[in-house]
Amino acid sequence: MAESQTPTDKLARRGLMFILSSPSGAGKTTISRMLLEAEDEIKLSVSVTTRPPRPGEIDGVHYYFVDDAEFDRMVEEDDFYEWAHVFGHRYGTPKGRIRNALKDGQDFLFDIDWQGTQQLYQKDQQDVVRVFILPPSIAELERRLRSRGTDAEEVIEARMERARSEISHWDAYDYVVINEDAQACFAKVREILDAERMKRQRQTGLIPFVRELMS
Ligand SMILES: Nc1nc2c(ncn2[C@@H]2O[C@H](COP(=O)(O)OP(=O)(O)O)[C@@H](O)[C@H]2O)c(=O)[nH]1
Ligand SMILES: Nc1ncnc2c1ncn2[C@@H]1O[C@H](COP(=O)(O)OP(=O)(O)O)[C@@H](O)[C@H]1O
Repeated sequence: MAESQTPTDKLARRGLMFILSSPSGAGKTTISRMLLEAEDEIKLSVSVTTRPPRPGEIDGVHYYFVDDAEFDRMVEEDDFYEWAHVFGHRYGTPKGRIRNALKDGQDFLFDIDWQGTQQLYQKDQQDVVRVFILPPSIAELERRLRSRGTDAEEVIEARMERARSEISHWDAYDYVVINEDAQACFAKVREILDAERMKRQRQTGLIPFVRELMS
């Protein structure tokens, strides 16, 4: 290859909106963190929430924590791509600079529920990849929620109550992965990301590259 040509592993491509959803406690935060640690080329879309921080959660890193008045103001000013009520609090995806960054090939990871997934998909089908994580069993889901130790008993009960209705949305996703062993689940999620990055429609750099091959 001539030196002036772009290396083939650096061909331009559109970024993707990689959504991980699951019933609470199935492990999407765990898998998201593993993915963000392993992959330099994907950024977390940090959501805005009215829920109080859990121990160890940092404002601006895990969520932007705001009060109801601030959330109202952001809704009025059309600052959200989407937002939804979950467990008595509100959660939203701020618009930020996602659209322009996608064009530059930046991938974004979204840890959002099925309502947000639906809204993002309606707005931007070509860039969205939807992955749903299931627990290996309901008993294991409950064990994980308890072992996390972050929620009061009534919150755990509410999350278990809601788990079945969240699971019922599994068929609105492109991929479904069962999180039995976290490492194995992470490896599968990473394979999905790798394959989606290679989709022809996303590889905008292929057009000049193939033209050159055929000339
Ligand atoms: N629609 C929407 N859902 C969100 C957003 N951020 C977080 N969520 C969802 O809100 C739910 C509750 O999140 P959280 O309080 O962190 O508890 P978790 O279920 O243990 O992750 C999860 O299903 C998240 O995926 C957002 O910006 N939009
Ligand atoms: N494959 C797994 N095996 C055992 N425990 C897990 C696994 N994945 C996640 N956990 C644990 O289960 C709890 C809930 O996981 P978390 O990632 O917070 O779920 P979510 O974000 O879906 O609510 C955490 O304590 C986490 O360490």
